[in-house]
Amino acid sequence: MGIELKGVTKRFKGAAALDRVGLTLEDRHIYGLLGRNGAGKSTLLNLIAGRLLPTQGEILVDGEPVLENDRALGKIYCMSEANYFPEGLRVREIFRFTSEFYPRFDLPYALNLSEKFELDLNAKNNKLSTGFGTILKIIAALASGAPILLLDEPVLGLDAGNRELFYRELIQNFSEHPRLIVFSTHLIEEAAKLIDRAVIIRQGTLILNEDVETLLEDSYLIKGPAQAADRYAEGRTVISSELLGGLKTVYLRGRPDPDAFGGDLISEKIDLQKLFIELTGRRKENQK
Ligand SMILES: Nc1ncnc2c1ncn2[C@@H]1O[C@H](COP(=O)(O)OP(=O)(O)OP(=O)(O)O)[C@@H](O)[C@H]1O
Repeated sequence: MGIELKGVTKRFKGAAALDRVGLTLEDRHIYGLLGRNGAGKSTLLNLIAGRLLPTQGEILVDGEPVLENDRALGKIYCMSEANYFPEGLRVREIFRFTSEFYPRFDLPYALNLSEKFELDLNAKNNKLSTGFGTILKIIAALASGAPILLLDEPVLGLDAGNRELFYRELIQNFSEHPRLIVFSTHLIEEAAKLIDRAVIIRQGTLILNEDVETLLEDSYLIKGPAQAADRYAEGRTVISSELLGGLKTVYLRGRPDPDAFGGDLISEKIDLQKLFIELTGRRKENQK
């Protein structure tokens, strides 16, 4: 059960926004879809949701092709920055509108969330502030009852308090109704607390799809004199490195081997945000 992308390429006027992506997303996991600006995250989510056609490749939902397949598409709720609600409808009317497409829409839950986020049920959706516009979309997604939630930058424009509330509600929702949730975000430190899998895209190419805990256990840095660091790094899986003065930092996959430190090196763990930066490219002038 889940989503499968097979050799998916999407070109816009010749330029590949996604290039031969093969990816499996399994049910009952929360995926963080990470990538720098323009990496292809929204394109990926829109392809899965059937809003874009792949130039090449195939997308399956629970084993069925998603294209023009109402049954497969009906399993997916995709929240994106673009507003797909009819203009001028009030919040409570949006909930009714959503329930027409998602028969398992949970209205009492949507009303309860609206109260928690202090969203005015009588406000017209096109008159909402950026943050409340996002809140409306989040609530419609969480209450949709869809077994697959695709959330494209769901915290865009939310203040810190509302982001915390959203993360809490998302975890609560997931623990009561485990499903497949994929959300893209640039706030990696915050996302690290709730995602269990990380998918990283770099310039249209999938570079990683891993369990976050394993990924962090299996990555580290070593720091020390350049020569000692280079000697240690030889033959190991290096993600990246940087040189500052005579001090070299090398980011690696695997487990540290203190026996090989030679007294000159120290090792440290890496957090998800740092790892993301090293995997997706730092400024060129600092690379060595
Ligand atoms: N409709 C479109 N027409 C032409 N090019 C597009 C279109 N949509 C996306 N692109 C291009 O595809 C690439 C990937 O864009 P996409 O929006 O998927 O990236 P993203 O990872 O979501 O970026 P961000 O984090 O900045 O939102 C970019 O180069 C973008 O300019």
